Amino acid sequence: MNLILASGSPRRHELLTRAQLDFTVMSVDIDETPHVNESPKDYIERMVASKAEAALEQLNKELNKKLNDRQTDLSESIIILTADTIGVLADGKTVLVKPDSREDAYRMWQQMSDDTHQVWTAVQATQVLLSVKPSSSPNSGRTFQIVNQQQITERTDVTFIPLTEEMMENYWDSGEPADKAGGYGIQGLGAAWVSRINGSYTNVVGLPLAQTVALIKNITAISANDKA
Ligand SMILES: Cc1cn([C@H]2C[C@H](O)[C@@H](COP(=O)(O)OP(=O)(O)OP(=O)(O)O)O2)c(=O)[nH]c1=O
Repeated sequence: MNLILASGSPRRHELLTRAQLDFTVMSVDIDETPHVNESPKDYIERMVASKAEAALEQLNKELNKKLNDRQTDLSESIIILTADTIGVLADGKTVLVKPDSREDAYRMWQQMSDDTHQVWTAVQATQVLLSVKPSSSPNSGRTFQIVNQQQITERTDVTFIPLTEEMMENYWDSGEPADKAGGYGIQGLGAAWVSRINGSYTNVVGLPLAQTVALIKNITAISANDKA
């Protein structure tokens, strides 16, 4: 099985390594702005699908280059893994992404202080196959095309202790919050703010590991059955 983790998140790389699977990493860049009134579930499902599309586009560019260079080490079948993590306030509606400033982080933390919020991660496994498009079609030649895709969504409830102004100032100054959904890292200094969690810990860090491994196994089994 050829597995690509299409994610720039060092936490996801580290977590997937712990599953003892062979994989390569590709970084994708997409617009992650939530739509107005978009539900948390719709948002993360859209994000993992967009990340997979961006990865497929990048894969096809690399394929073209390899074909031009007459390289023959081409994989026929690849599974692309994409993930997206958000915080959701107790109202079940307000989505918390990465803070874009100190003020934005304070605004989120004030709403999370002394309360329970949710962390949701969606994971998509996308199977792509090297296919030949007929010469009559506009983009004839060999391209990777999606043959199968599956998503899972996991939710964990996280309770914060009451946060003071001083705690927020110190935490922002540590540099840890900026690249994390909800502006904290449970695996880092943010752990000191968490009094309780209910659900998967790895889900909060960005990749629900047991469920992701099951997803990969499932899509791999389907592709093996398709070939039989
Ligand atoms: C809540 C929480 C989030 N996070 C991280 C996980 C994700 O990396 C990040 C949420 O942003 P994402 O957009 O899900 O991921 P990303 O931009 O880091 O990586 P990519 O899109 O390339 O896959 O927040 C933690 O590391 N610890 C935490 O406790």
